Parts: sequence; structure tokens; C-alpha cells
Amino acid sequence: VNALFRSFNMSKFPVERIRNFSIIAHIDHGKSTLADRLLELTGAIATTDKNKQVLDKLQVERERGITVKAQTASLFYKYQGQTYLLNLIDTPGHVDFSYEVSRSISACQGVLLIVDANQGIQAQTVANFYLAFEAQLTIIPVINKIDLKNADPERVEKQIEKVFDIPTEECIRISAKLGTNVEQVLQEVVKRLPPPTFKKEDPFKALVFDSNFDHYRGVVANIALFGGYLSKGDRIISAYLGKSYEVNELVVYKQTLVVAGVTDFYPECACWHLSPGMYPMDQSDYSALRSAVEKLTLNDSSVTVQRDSSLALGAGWRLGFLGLLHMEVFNQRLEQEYNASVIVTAPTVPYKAILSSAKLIKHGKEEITIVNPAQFPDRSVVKEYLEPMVMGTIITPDDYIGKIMSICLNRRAVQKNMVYIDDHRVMMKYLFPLNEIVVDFYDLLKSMSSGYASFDYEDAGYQPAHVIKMDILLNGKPVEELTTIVHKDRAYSAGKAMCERLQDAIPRQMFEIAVQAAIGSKVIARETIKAYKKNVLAKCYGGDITRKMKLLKKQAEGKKKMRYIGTVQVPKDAFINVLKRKDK
Ligand SMILES: Nc1nc2c(ncn2[C@@H]2O[C@H](COP(=O)(O)OP(=O)(O)OP(=O)(O)O)[C@@H](O)[C@H]2O)c(=O)[nH]1
Repeated sequence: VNALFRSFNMSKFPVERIRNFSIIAHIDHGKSTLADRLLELTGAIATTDKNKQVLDKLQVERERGITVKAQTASLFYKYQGQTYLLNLIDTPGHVDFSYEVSRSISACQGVLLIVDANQGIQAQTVANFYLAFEAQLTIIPVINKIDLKNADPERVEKQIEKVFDIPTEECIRISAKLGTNVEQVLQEVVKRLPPPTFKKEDPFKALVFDSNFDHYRGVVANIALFGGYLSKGDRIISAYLGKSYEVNELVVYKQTLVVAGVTDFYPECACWHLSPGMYPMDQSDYSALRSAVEKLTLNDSSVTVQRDSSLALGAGWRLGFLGLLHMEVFNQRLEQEYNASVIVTAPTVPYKAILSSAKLIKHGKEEITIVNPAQFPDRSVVKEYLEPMVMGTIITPDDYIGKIMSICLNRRAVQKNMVYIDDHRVMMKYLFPLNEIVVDFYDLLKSMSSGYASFDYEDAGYQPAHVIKMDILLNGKPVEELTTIVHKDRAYSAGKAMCERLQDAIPRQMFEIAVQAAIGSKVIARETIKAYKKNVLAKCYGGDITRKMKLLKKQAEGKKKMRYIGTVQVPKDAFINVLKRKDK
């Protein structure tokens, strides 16, 4: 196989023997494990370390055990005397990353839909199925983990037939862990999936389905060819930007098909859900942070970036994320891969306001989108506020129906549908205000159902809502990071909860601190952080000087991670913790 990669000439390879496919599944159903087995079987990687996942490779992915970025691999597979080129794109499983899934899918002709033989169909399985189905791809259902003691592949096959209308005979039962029937998966990919339909004679047309920044090569783009051909030295034009680029290098290598040499390549916009502000801890780091953000967004084009500035925090950006996990992962990558230190403000979903008069704003439009709470227009000039809605799908064992209904009700959700997908599992549809689910609904649902319920959602437009702006004050000074837009009925409980959590998150200081939530000039909640009794250094009285110096150094290091609101010191990580909401 290595020899094949070296001697490979793409221009001579018959299109009929190419298969482009993706593996899609609910989180943890075994995509990465199967992808690794496929790579081993085709000799693209050695079989030595069975537990090491090759395609999951970002540090954040290894730490969290989840796939964030789709990775691509090209494999050669010999079937009935012919060599086939199989291009495999691994995809993430968490709801926040479904944008990566739809990108991968547009580069494919077919998908392997993995379902865990014990857990059965989950919410993300349903969502991914529809992405593939609507793109008219060939779908091969694969039931994984048949080695598990509680595996019940027959029940899962029946679910697949009931929910997706795919005959049970089309399912392949495998164990990606043990390698059982994995060879059959490769054979079915060759047999069932059609080759891509592009013609060499057509004009050149390609989709950039992924891109990243390589320190040696510059921007590297992964492309799927839809027509024509491409050679080294060609000039290509980005249809999105209208800019032209020279192709410096063009390779199909062991793990990726890439075009290198493009010098700047801005991401296109996806629909985004959350937009927090992001500012450097220290304004002198602004340009270094800008370069890190640019490189990272190149690798994750679902993040949108808009310049923004704030009186308190200086120059920064508004970033659009698909969910809280997506945002946390992005921050973690900035810190780990680019050593950046940032301040992140409360994420907000994009609200809209219909103004009572078009003359009120410069551009004469009546409808404005509010992504920054600081720009929330006053009620007196607004005819109506609108909030974004989503249609959520929940799949759960029926024991948890009651509990789930009550948390949904608590999140202002309206039930639209409920059906049994087998004897014990139900699929429920709820219309949710997006704001009610972006932060932690998923985690809550998981914990209250002992991990058995699953969740996914899609956009469902906007609905009128009575929303207001809420400020958080520390000793009377507003904390710009924590200004939020809340639903009127939620203001008191949200304000109270924020104050309580801030009280826990901010360490005692030399003076008393009043933590308040306010709507306009009206304070709606208050907590107090009592003053610190003794100076830390007093403990060192009489102690030796090195010990004292050590303590001072530790305090100074701590201070670097602090933000000052007036004279109050707030630890940087207090903000994200404060924003996570916990239901009773
Ligand atoms: N028993 C058993 N365990 C498996 C099998 N396949 C995968 N697993 C385990 O299931 C867990 C999840 O597998 P992954 O391959 O990481 O799942 P994934 O779908 O890629 O997960 P994300 O990338 O986070 O979406 C791991 O602990 C695997 O070892 C299998 O066939 N049998």
C-alpha cells in the first residue's frame, strides 16, 4: 500500500473506482474506532496500537474523548482484483458540531450510519440520517458493538426499519472494537455506493470541505472535485471571495487529500447560535490573538468573526458559535494551540427587534439583529422583540418521560409530537426558545436520564418574546461580560442565580462586595461577599523570607488571571462558571 501511495497518479485513476463516504453516528457509537479499523485493514496504518485513535488528533479531542474536527483519510482497497480509492471523512458526533457533518456530507456519495447495538437509535442518529437522506446519499446502516453483553442488534434493526424505512436485511452487524465483519463494511462501500459523477471535460469546480493552517505549507485545503481537473501550478478562484490562488502542491497522501499553497482563505458564514465577545486579557496581545483567531477559524469555519470593541474591555471580536461546548472547545484550543489568554463575555443568541420607526436607525431598516447585549434597543423605540426558536428531538426510554416533560416545560418549550419507536423508547418533539437550551440543556437531560436520553435540534425561525436587558453590578459597577438579555418571566430567578453563583466564584477581598442584578435602574437581586479577615501575608509573620517571596509570587501569578471591575478582582474562569445554569 505504501508503494501504491508513492506511485499513485490521480489523473490515470478511473473515476468509477473512487468512493467518497462519511461515517455518521450519534456520539460514542464508535465512528472513530471503526475509522481506525478501516485504516488498519487497508494498511494505511499499522495495527500495533489498538486503542490509539488515529483520526481523533487535536489535543482537546484526546482530553475530552470527543471528535471536534472532521478528519479525512484516503485508503486503497482491493476488491475482486481491482484497486479502489476510498476517501473517508470522519465526522463529529456532538450536536454543536453538526455543521461539520453537513460539510462532510456534501463531499460524499454515501454514508455509513453507525448505531450502537445496545443504545439503539439516538437523537443525533435521526438528525444525521436526515442530513444524508436530504442530500440523496446512499445510506448503509451499520450496527456496532455487537460484542457487548447487552447488545440487541435485532431490536436496533427493527428501529431502523420503523424510523428510517430501511429494510432490516440492509444492516451490517459489526464490532469495530474486535474487528468483526469490518471487512464486509469495505466490500459494501464498494458495492453499494456509486462513484462520484464528475467529468474531466467539464469546467473545473470543487468544494473546499475543510481547511487548516500548516506551519510549513501555509493554508491547506481539502477539496472534493465536482468537475474538470486540477494540476500543480494552476490558478484557482474562490467563488466566495472572488480571489485567485496558485496551487503550489497537490497530493493524495496516506491520511489526507489536500491542495496547499493558498495564502489566505477566509471561512464562509454558517448559521450561528451564540455570540459571545472575546477580548485579549491584555490589549498589547491584540494582534497576536487576532492571528491565532484567524488561524483557528480557518480550521473551524463554523465560527463567525466580527470585530467589536467595548469601553471596559478594549478591542476584540464577537464570535458566533453553534453551542456552549463549541465555544469552550474553541477557547481551549486558543489556549492550548496558540497559548492565548482571553476574556469571554456572556454568550447571547441572536435576538431581533422590530423598531417602531425605520427612521430611528441609520440604514432605515425596521428590523435589527442584536448580538451584543450592550446594543439592546430600549423598549420605547421597539414595536416587538423576537427570539430564535428551535425544534428539538428527544429520544428516551419511557421511564424518564415525566421528568423530561417537566424540564421542557420549565424551559418554556411546547410539545409538538410524541411517538414510540419501540416497546420502551419514545421520540418527542418540542419547540424550544433557543436561549433556553444553548447553555446546558443537553447536560441536564443527560444527567437526569442517567445518560439514556439524547437530544438534537434544528432551526425553527423566530417568535415574538418579551425580553429585557439585565445588568450585573459589583459594588455598583456594571460587569460588561455578564450583561445578558433575558425573558421577562425569567429575570428574577436568573438574576438571583447569577448573584449567588458570583458570590461563590469571587474570593473574599479586603472589603465587602455587593453583587447585584439590575433591570435599568431597578435592582432585582443582591448578594454580599463579606470582607476578608486577615492579610494572607500575616500568616507568614516571622516566617523565612523565601516562603514569603513564594507566596507573593503566587499571588502575583493569580492576579494575572484576574479581571478588575472597579477595585474588585474577579478570576477569569469565574465567568464561564457563572453562565452555566443549574436547574433545581
Ligand atoms: N464493546 C465495544 N466498544 C466499542 C466498539 N466500538 C467502539 N467502542 C467503544 O465506544 C467508545 C466510543 O467510541 P468512539 O470510536 O470514540 O466513538 P465516536 O462515535 O467516534 O465518538 P465521537 O468521536 O466522540 O463522536 C470507545 O470507548 C470505544 O472503545 C465495539 O465494537 N465494541
